[in-house]
Amino acid sequence: MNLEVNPLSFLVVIVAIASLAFVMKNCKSKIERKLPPGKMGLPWIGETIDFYKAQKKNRLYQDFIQARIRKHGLTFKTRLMGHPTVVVSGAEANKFFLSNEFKLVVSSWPSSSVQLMGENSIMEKQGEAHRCLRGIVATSLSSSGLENLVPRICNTVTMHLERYWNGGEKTISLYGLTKVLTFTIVLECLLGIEVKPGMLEMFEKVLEGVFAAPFSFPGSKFSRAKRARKEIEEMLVEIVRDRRREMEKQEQEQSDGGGILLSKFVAAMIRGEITEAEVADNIVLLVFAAHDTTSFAIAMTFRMLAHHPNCYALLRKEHDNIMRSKSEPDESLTYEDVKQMNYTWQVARESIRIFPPIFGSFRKAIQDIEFDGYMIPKGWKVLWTAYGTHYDSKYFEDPLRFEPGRFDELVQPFSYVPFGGGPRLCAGYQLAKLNILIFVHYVVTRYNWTLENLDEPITVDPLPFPSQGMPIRIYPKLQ
Ligand code: HEM
Repeated sequence: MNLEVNPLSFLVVIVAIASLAFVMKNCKSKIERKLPPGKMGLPWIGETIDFYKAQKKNRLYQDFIQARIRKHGLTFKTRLMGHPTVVVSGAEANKFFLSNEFKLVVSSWPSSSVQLMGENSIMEKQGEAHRCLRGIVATSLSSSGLENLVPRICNTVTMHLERYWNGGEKTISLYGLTKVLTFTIVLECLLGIEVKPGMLEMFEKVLEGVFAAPFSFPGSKFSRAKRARKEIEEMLVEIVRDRRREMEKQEQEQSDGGGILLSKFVAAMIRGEITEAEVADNIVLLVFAAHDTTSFAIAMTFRMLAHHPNCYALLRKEHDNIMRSKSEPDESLTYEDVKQMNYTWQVARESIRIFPPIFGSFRKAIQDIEFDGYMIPKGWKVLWTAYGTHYDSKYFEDPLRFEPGRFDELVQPFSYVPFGGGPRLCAGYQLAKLNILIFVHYVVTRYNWTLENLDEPITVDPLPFPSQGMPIRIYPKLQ
């Protein structure tokens, strides 16, 4: 074998390799130069431990995000749960990432959430399929839909109070009972599905696993949640098939089913627009989306009212006036009455600003994105947060002060984002509003109350909740 090497070819190869290495190094450093500042931490784990530690103390914004904003600016990189992630803050960032859903980013939920909510749920859908499902939900929450919902919600709230709140002076768990109420409102008032004993517990088991590690070993939170999800699915499929049979018998598929969302889903299924699996997954998703969020919003509204007696006096005036306009004390509220509750809605909005039920959420870049002078590579996650604007004095003067009147003025678009924004803006925003306002009305007109612990700590796991269930002492008023 001839091993002799031509010196010229050798030189050419060396020069080619050196040039290639130079170009690659240059390219890499160019990309790295443009990445946002920040620390990626340990391989895979990154800064996840710090993230969870701060979350557990309900100080995720202060200890994790704000601390890094001070070091690196409003846009910084980190690594969370194995994913390179860019955390963004401010109204401009919210607008950019929330409005560019489907174009530059898509929402990105943990694998456990996707498995438990189902891959057919609205949160996993994009484009036309997403628009179709949102359209169905929106028809139940249109202005005529809301008009139909008000008497149904009033009836559910008064029955709930008679069952759990009546019986003289006593202490009850405001948060615990509100969860029972919001569950009943979503299932019975919105969807038209009767709540049967054991259903709430079954759904709660699923919700407990939504953010758990997706490990299916016996006894794990996730495997318990998956078992409960299977039971719920079987129950829902039966309910959906029964409703289909009824509607086909009565040839109701063209009607709106009295505004009941389940009938609208089934009508769309009969028309071939959605499948049975899509109906079941979206019922589970709606319960998940509505349950802890609305209950926490109500709990925080009462907490802020307890802390601010002047605001409470103003709010009660609003409800006393509505009561006075009724000829019978038990007369149900109308949608027009609810529209009069402007100050109450300001109080609720301000409570949700300070205590957002959803911290923020993750998106995934579907292409390389230029933002704020940096490059976010395709495949990276982006975390936007409600706190990033709610706690910034640029958008809300003296942001930690409770000031419902600040909503007399219009707020800058994408600065008040407890319900998100863009194509994935909360689909149940109007239902949450009705639920909160109607519940507050009946409580403040029928009971005097005091909170047992004004400063009850908030636990986050990973959604926030009052750690002791918010014990409230109630004193029924003489009617
Ligand atoms: C105070 C109560 C509530 C809060 C704070 C809240 C908050 C949010 C937020 C922040 C999002 C957007 C998530 C993202 O961009 O990734 C969202 C989406 C959603 N919410 Fe709500 N929500 C509340 C109540 C409800 C209720 C009562 C329902 C329905 C019955 C509901 C149904 C939904 C649905 C279906 C979506 C997904 C929308 C989509 O992907 O197109 N929410 N919610």
